Amino acid sequence: MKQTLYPQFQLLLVDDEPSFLRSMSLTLERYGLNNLITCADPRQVQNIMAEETIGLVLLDLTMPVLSGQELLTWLNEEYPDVCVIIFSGINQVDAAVDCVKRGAFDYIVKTTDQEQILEAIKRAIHTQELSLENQALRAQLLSQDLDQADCFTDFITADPKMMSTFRYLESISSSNQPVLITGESGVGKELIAGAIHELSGRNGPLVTVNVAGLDDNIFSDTLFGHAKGAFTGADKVRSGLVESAAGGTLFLDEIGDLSPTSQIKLLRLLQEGEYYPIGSDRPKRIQARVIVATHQDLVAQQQEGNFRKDLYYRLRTHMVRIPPLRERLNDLPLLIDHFVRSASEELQRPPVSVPAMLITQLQGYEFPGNVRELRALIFDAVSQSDEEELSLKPFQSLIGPPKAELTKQKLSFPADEPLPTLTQLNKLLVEEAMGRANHNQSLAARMLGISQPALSKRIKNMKEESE
Ligand SMILES: Nc1ncnc2c1ncn2[C@@H]1O[C@H](COP(=O)(O)OP(=O)(O)OP(=O)(O)O)[C@@H](O)[C@H]1O
Repeated sequence: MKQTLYPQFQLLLVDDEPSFLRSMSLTLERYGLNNLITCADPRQVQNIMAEETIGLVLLDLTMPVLSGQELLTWLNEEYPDVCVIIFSGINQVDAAVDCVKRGAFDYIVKTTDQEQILEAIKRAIHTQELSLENQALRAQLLSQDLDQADCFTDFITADPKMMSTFRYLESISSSNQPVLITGESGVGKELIAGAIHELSGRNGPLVTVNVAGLDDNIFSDTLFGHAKGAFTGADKVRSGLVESAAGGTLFLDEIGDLSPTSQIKLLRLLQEGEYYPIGSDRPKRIQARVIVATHQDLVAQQQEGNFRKDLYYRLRTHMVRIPPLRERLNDLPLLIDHFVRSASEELQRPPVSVPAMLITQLQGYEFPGNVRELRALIFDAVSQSDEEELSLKPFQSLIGPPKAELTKQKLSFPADEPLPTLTQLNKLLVEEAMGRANHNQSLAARMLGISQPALSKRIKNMKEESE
C-alpha cells in the first residue's frame, strides 16, 4: 500500500552529523512527519532545493565548508517563501537574534526537549500550510478568467466582486477614455490605478497628483506648466505633469475636491485633448490616459452643486467602485496573512501565527479606514508581538477584551424546569446584546461575535417569526 506523506511539502533536514540526522528523522517519523529528506553535506542543499518541493528546512548552524548562517542567508534570498528552523548546539542569544534577523522562523537548541522541538516544527508547518493554501486560492482565483493576472498581484483579494472588476478593467485596458475609481478612503484605489496603468501596456510613466486642496493657480501650474514670464517668479519655462505623463497615465486623486474653476479646465482637457500652459497661447495636446479617483459621492456632490454634471458624465465613461472592506470580509484572512508577512519582513522578525479568533472577531468591526487601517493595525500588532503569536493589544479597543469564559455556573438552569429551546436562547441573547448596545447593531454584533449583516438577518427572522 502506498504510504501517505505528511506534510504535503517536504522537510529538508541538514546536518553534518549522521547520528543526529538519523535520530531526528526517527523522532519526526514517529510523530507522523514522514515527508522528509536528509542531507549531511550542506553543499548539496542548492541542488536539493532546485529539484524537490521543500517547504521547511531544518538547518544545523555549525557545519564545515558551508555554515548554517551562509545557507540561511542564501535560502532567504532565493526561497523567501520557505521556512527555515535553525538547530544549534550553542545556546546563545546573540546567535539566535542573528539567525532571526537573517530570516529564520525559529532557533532551537539541540539539547532542548523533543516536545519543544516538535512544537516549533509543527508551528512552522502550520504557518507554511496556511500560506500555501492562500497562495493556491489566489492563484486559482486570479488565473481562472484573467488574461493579465500579473497586473493585479499587489491587490490582495479573493472577492468575486473584485474579480469581476478586474475582468472589466482588462476589457477596457486599451481604451484611451478616462477611468473613474470610487470607494471609501483606504480601499485601495491607488493600487487599482497602478493596475490599470500596467494593464494598458503604455511605456510612459504613471504620474500621480493629489488635487485636494490645490487652488486653481497651483492646479494649472502643476498640471499644465507655464511659459517664461507668465507670472512674477516664472523665470523659466516649466512643463507640467500632463507632459511628464506623456505616453503613460495621469492619475488625479481626490477629484471630488477639485475647485469649480479647475473642474472647467479638466473638462476642457478631456473634451478637447488640449491645454494651455499658463501664459502661453499655444495649445499642447495631452498624450496620457487620465484616471481619476475619489472617496466622495460624486452624484451627491453634483446635486449639491459642488461638482459639474458635464464633467461627471465625461469621467464616468469607465467607472469602477471598490467596495469597502466590511463588504468583502472574506478577504480578511488573506489580507492579514499578507500584512503579517510584509510587517515581519520589514521589521526583520520571524512570522508570527495569527489567532483564529481574531478573524472572527474582526468580522464584526466596521473598518472605517478600510485596508489602510487593517494594515496599520497589523504592523502595530507585529511590532508588539512576542515570538510566536500576533499580539491582540492593538485590536482590543475594537473587538473588546477577551470574552469571559462561559461556565455552567454562569448559566443557571433550574433542574426542575424545562430547558429553553435554542431559538429562545438565541432571541434572549440578541435582545440582551441590543439592549446593552443601545440598539446599535454593529456594537451588538461585536458582543455576540457575529457580523452586523448576520445579526440584522437574525433580527429580521425573529420579527417575521413573531408576526
Ligand atoms: N487589496 C489590497 N491588498 C494589499 N494592500 C492593500 C489593498 N488595498 C489597500 N491596500 C493598502 O492599503 C493602503 C491604502 O491603499 P490606497 O492608498 O490604494 O487606498 P485609497 O483608496 O487610494 O485611499 P485614499 O482614498 O485615502 O487615497 C496602501 O498601503 C495599500 O497598499
